[in-house]
Amino acid sequence: MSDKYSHVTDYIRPAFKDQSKIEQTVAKILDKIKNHGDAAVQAISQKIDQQDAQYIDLLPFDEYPIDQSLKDAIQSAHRRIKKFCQFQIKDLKNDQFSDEMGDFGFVYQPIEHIGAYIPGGQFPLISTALMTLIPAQVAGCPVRVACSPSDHPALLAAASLAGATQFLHLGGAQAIGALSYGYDQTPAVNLIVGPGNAYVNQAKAQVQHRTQIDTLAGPSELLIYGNQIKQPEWLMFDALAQAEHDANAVSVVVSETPELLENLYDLLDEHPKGKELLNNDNIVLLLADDQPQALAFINDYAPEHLMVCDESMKTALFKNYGSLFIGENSAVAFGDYCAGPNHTLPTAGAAKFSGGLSVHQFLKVQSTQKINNTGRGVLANISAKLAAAEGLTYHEQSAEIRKL
Ligand SMILES: NC(=O)c1ccc[n+]([C@@H]2O[C@H](COP(=O)([O-])OP(=O)(O)OC[C@H]3O[C@@H](n4cnc5c(N)ncnc54)[C@H](O)[C@@H]3O)[C@@H](O)[C@H]2O)c1
Ligand SMILES: [Zn+2]
Repeated sequence: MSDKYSHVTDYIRPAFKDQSKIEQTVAKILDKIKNHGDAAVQAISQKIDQQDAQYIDLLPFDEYPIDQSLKDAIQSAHRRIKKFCQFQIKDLKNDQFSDEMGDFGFVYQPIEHIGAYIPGGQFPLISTALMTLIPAQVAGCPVRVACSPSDHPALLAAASLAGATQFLHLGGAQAIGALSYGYDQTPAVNLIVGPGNAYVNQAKAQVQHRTQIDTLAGPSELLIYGNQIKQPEWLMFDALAQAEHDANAVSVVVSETPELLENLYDLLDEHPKGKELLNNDNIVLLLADDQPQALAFINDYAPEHLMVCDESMKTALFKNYGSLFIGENSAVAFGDYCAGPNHTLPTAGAAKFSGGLSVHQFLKVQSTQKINNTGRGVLANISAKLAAAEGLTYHEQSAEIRKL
């Protein structure tokens, strides 16, 4: 085996290393907020980020003092993300059927209070303001609280354009705690969405018993699968791009072609950042013996972003990924900003049970029933029998009393 790559069977994803220190730190932060409320939020924000937790009044988008070309880019991204959101729910409609027992249906109802976390510790993620707030607005959620440790004017402008109804300048696990327990003028929200670093992600995991979350969207991941690559340099930058998000971010390349891995290694090794990321295992090159072994590894790894550059591989065979990028044109960076589909995606294997953020997550599906006189008679007989068998006396009587 070359020292330029490892074998898929030897690789362990770093997120599965011990997280207990972060878990404890976050548990303490959330506990303080639960017990001491707003004062704790302020004290923790001061201690960790040396900043006051405070509301920022959003201006109309056009009034932000940012470059016109950046404004245009934000607006173009906004249009594409909104178009995809509207497409996602174009066939969703409330519906009901009637039979001899009555009318039965379901309705989609937007969640009333939502919180959108917009990362800003290392980089102000302007794009995340769009990705989290646009679907909430398209879903029709009336209260949309944006929360970020960044007050970068372009991030504020994006939050304004995407329809935040309130902006709280606050980051980290304490922001998730403030959204979940409520803070000052912000009532406890019912749903928290948005990505974040290991602390933010852990806080979302820990408030799940009281607040719905979108998905565990932690430090970024990319898995590139390919064998006959036309533009290795493009892929090198894709690997660099996702690995630059965070010290815990990982880009993995899987191939059955040793020459391709060696070629990519050499390209990365000549690049100063590439060399550093290779040395720190933020970029990892992995060899598989054959296609079935590569596929088994990828499905088990369940990457956040999966980029497939191999036309001989049927994409339907991939079962677990947050978002799929097909072919070398499909840069993950396009998905990060403006292709349209959401960039808030499951990491650390959460793609096994969850997709990325979508408009659907801002909606509840509620059911309705209106029983007619015939239904009353028939359903009373069935219900009374079942209630009697369960020993639930008043359920039985509630049914019995309605018998015809
Ligand atoms: N999965 C996805 O969909 C997705 C999308 C975009 C970004 N991301 C990830 O979002 C993350 C953004 O991270 P970030 O750090 O730039 O911003 P962030 O806003 O997520 O986190 C910054 C906050 O972390 C807290 N923090 C930092 N160090 C701490 C410590 N030692 N103890 C307690 N709290 C601490 C601070 O309060 C700070 O405000 C990256 O990991 C990136 O990969 C994920
Ligand atoms: Zn990215």
